[in-house]
Amino acid sequence: MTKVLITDPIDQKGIDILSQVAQVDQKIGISNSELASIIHDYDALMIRSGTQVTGDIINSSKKLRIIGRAGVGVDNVDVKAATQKGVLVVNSPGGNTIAAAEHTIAMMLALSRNIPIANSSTFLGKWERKKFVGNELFKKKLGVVGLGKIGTHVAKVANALEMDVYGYDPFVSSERAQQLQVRLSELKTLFEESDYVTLHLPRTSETENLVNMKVLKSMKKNAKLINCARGGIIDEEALAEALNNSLIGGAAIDVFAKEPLDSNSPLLKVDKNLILTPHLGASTREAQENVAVDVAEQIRDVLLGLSARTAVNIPGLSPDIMDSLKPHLQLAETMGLLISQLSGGQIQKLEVRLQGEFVQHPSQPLIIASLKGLLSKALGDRINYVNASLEAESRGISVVESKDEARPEFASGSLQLTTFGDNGEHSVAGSIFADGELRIISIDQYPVNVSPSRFMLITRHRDMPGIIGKLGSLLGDHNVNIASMQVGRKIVRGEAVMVLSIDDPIPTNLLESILEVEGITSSDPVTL
Ligand SMILES: NC(=O)C1=CN([C@@H]2O[C@H](COP(=O)(O)OP(=O)(O)OC[C@H]3O[C@@H](n4cnc5c(N)ncnc54)[C@H](O)[C@@H]3O)[C@@H](O)[C@H]2O)C=CC1
Ligand SMILES: O=C(O)CCC(=O)C(=O)O
Repeated sequence: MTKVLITDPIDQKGIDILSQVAQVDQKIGISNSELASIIHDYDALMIRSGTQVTGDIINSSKKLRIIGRAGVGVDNVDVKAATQKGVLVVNSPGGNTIAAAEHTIAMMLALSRNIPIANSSTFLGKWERKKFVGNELFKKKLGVVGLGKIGTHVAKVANALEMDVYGYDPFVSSERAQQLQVRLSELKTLFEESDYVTLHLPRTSETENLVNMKVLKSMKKNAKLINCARGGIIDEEALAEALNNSLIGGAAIDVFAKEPLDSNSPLLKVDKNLILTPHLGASTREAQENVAVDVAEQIRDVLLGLSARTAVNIPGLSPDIMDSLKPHLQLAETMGLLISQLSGGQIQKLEVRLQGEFVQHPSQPLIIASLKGLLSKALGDRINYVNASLEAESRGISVVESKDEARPEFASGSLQLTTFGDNGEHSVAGSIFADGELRIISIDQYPVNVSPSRFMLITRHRDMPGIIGKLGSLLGDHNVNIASMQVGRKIVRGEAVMVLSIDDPIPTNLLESILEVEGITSSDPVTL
């Protein structure tokens, strides 16, 4: 029975989708050690930001295929460990954009008009109208750090509020900024000159403590800082100090370096102009339904053997590409598997050459499929599209890609894999014929034309009379049935390659006898 584990609160619509294909267990708030002790039983794990999916948890899994993060940030998942283990990680990149952007705007307005503190005061029976005079957003300078999906929507709403919107994002072009009506600015200037600064970037080693004491000191005395992105981007000690000493005008923070917020946090000791919310950016009914459905559909699809829409750890393999490249991926994987058996020994380099029509396709998926095939004899079902590149890299296999648009020998073009390793250089080329059939069109540069079959035997020999007959009799004596035979040679009576498709695997003692036949120099059984 396929089993899915949910460890954070997920909208019922997502649970209903998963229940169609699996047994769904909900263990909300489970500890890390408990999770590590039960994860071996599950095919899929669905979380929000409350669960830390550590390397230990991932490595304790036995049949886990997918981790679904119902939200954007995957910083609570050890994606590298998941990739190494071949576990797919998916998220919902757009499901909570509006919710997070609206929470940011709400924070800006609440901060500007003292709403939380005025509310508490009024409930205490006070009527402090003078004390809570605020300021307008109209015509104020807003600095948006990170112009992705959320930053962009914040900019759009801020423009509607007639704020002057500035932005910093190293990956956004000036044309795009112009479309968004955002003036690009240097980060330093943005902090120095903005009345409001809002953060909408991921937490990475580069962005950690991006907002530190030096930056806070550079801001205007009445500037306000909003963080609805990720904890750890702001140095919380420094922020508390800056607020306590009125170095800035206020802050509104939704996300923290450690969540739930530690009771010792210096932020809890700040008594002015600070609004804290418990990571509520995505907490709207609409967003929770969006992300739950988005991620549950992807988990369901992957459990049914289909591909995921937004996988975090298989770049370049969207479902559209997977569908349109199906035969090409199958060819690349088959050729990778074939060449690994032809090469034997350690491989140091794989060259992937696309020719003719193949050049039109993205090469990355074909490389991943070739690597999957290449490593699958060694790693069995531990290798998949998720971890193929990483496994190759960790084995010291470098990949070189080349493209050749010249008129191909075969109308549909070809893919050629060449390995360089302990046993020298080997190559296999393949193509896809009009009927969609996969063909191997050369082996070690000898032209052949064979359909890959489950069992094959590839021999190298001197082209001379009698060899084919002797090999045929030897196989017959061992009850190995030959389905087809092809000889590829470059010159008459020179070196040649023989490719046999056989119905049964070759017994080991038969291989030794084959190598005793005069003229045969190598004999490689292949199982595809
Ligand atoms: N508080 C909450 O509940 C929620 C928080 N988030 C968080 O909000 C953040 C933004 O989310 P999205 O807009 O959906 O992501 P996104 O991926 O669409 O945008 C992130 C942007 O940050 C930019 N960026 C990366 N490094 C940068 C740097 N050093 N300086 C400036 N910009 C940089 C990227 O180029 C990108 O444009 C993420 O950290 C996400 O986890 C998202 C949803 C809800
Ligand atoms: O799951 C949540 O509520 C948090 C959402 C979030 O932080 C994200 O999507 O990155």
